Amino acid sequence: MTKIVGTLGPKSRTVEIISGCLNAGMSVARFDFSWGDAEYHQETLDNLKAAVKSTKKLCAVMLDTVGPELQVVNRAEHPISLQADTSVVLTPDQDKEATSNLLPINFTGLSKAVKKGDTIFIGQYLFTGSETTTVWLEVTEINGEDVVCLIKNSATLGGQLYTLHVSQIRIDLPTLTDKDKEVISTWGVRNNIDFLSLSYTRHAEDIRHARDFLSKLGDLRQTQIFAKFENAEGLTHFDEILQEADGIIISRGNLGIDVPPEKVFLFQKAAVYKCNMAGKPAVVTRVVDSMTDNLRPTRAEATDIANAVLDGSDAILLGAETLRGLYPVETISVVGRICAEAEKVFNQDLYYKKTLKHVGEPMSHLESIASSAVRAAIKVKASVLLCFTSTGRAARLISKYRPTMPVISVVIPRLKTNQLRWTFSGAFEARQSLIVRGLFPILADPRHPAESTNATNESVLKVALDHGKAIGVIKPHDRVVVCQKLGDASVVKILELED
Ligand SMILES: Nc1ncnc2c1ncn2[C@@H]1O[C@H](COP(=O)(O)OP(=O)(O)O)[C@@H](O)[C@H]1O
Ligand SMILES: C=C(OP(=O)(O)O)C(=O)O
Ligand SMILES: [K+]
Ligand SMILES: [Mg+2]
Repeated sequence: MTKIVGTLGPKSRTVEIISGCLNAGMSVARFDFSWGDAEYHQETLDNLKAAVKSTKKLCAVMLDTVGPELQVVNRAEHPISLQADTSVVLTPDQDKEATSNLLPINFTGLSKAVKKGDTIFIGQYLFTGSETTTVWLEVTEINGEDVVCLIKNSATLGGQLYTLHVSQIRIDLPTLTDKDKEVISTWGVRNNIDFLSLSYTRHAEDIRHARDFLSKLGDLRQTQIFAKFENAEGLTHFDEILQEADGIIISRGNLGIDVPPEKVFLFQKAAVYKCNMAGKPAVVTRVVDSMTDNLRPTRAEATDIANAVLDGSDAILLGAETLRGLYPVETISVVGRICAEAEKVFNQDLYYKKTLKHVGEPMSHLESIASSAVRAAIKVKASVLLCFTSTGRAARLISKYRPTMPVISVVIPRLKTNQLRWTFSGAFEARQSLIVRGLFPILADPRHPAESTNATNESVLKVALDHGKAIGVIKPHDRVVVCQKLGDASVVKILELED
């Protein structure tokens, strides 16, 4: 029921591998524009579409922005050896060639942003911290626009992209950069992206600005925005950001460098709790770095995933592991199995009571119905919950109460017009539930009108039950709890199936 977001890249872009990822449980594909051009990502996405068709597994698309990410520019792409206890200069002069004692970077403001004694971290791709391709530097001198550093460990920078992270400094660059805007308005529009992962979100204003930008791009006004927390600055504005965002990503790669390691767990737990109470999805990254090169996770990693699930996370995001790891499909399977074990022992009872108490009274009618549906489903030991929804709101509210059984969210399309053409809503809403814990969407036939008459409800219900049987979550004589509208009334009903 916990969702898996897989980052697609060099090791996960053939139709065959992507099909494997989908079958193993990936329900959201992430395209990270920190590296690779639009054409490269388009090829991968076209393969994803083919894989979705052949596996018949729905998959949402997430565009991850570059944002104010600092990068070392190594045009020649030859490996650079860095020797511990020697000096290296970081320069904004990108025309210079990268060498063992000079590293050009993509930002002119570094010398103003750092001071003597600051720590700088440089890593290849989505650094894991355990590679010999990762280096720690200490700032020793500011020289005009150049920053002189002492190399703390020997390393060889190989590969094509090194991210640079300076702990706890303010980078004076916009969260949504011009390059990001260009990518969103071309690649994003062309591919109807379901989620925008806003890298380095630092203020609520960042989300409002991104939302305003999307609102002018046709269908992308439906794109959900996930705030990506990657540094201390974002954490200090967590509550305001959560109010504006549709969901959050706890980006422990960067965050784990920016804040002291002993602080990360508590932030994670607090952030997941706040998301749960707000009914917004929380995604956790960087869970099985070691699986980038190995078939088995470490004990610590396996336990960490289980704890993330027990804490209430909606989804796990895999980066390097699926992007450039040797075992993308196996990694998804392993992570999925650990999540499933943790779900079995999730303390739903305690969680449910905590949530009710937090929401308080009077409760909105819909939330009262949703929470009652979950309670009824647990009491009668229903095998699935079935929820009719158009906007996805009702299904998300059911997931908020963390039912122990899957929720089939039956998305009923609505006919809409922009005064130029008629279209059906529903596709975005269905795919967007693929990041919410426990939700399994199906799109109802658009020939069924959205008005909930008895006859249409019954026929849609039959299709949904058949679907549940086909995917094996509903068996003969099971009980199913249904949440739907009958006329004006929202109802929860308990079905006792015959066959
Ligand atoms: N087209 C539909 N047919 C039957 N019931 C529906 C339909 N759309 C929503 N419902 C149900 O109506 C109730 C109110 O949901 P509402 O918040 O209006 O829907 P949505 O999830 O589309 O925002 C919920 O119980 C939901 O399951
Ligand atoms: C997922 C992360 O960010 P990215 O992969 O975009 O660097 C992270 O920092 O955990
Ligand atoms: K990124
Ligand atoms: Mg990051």
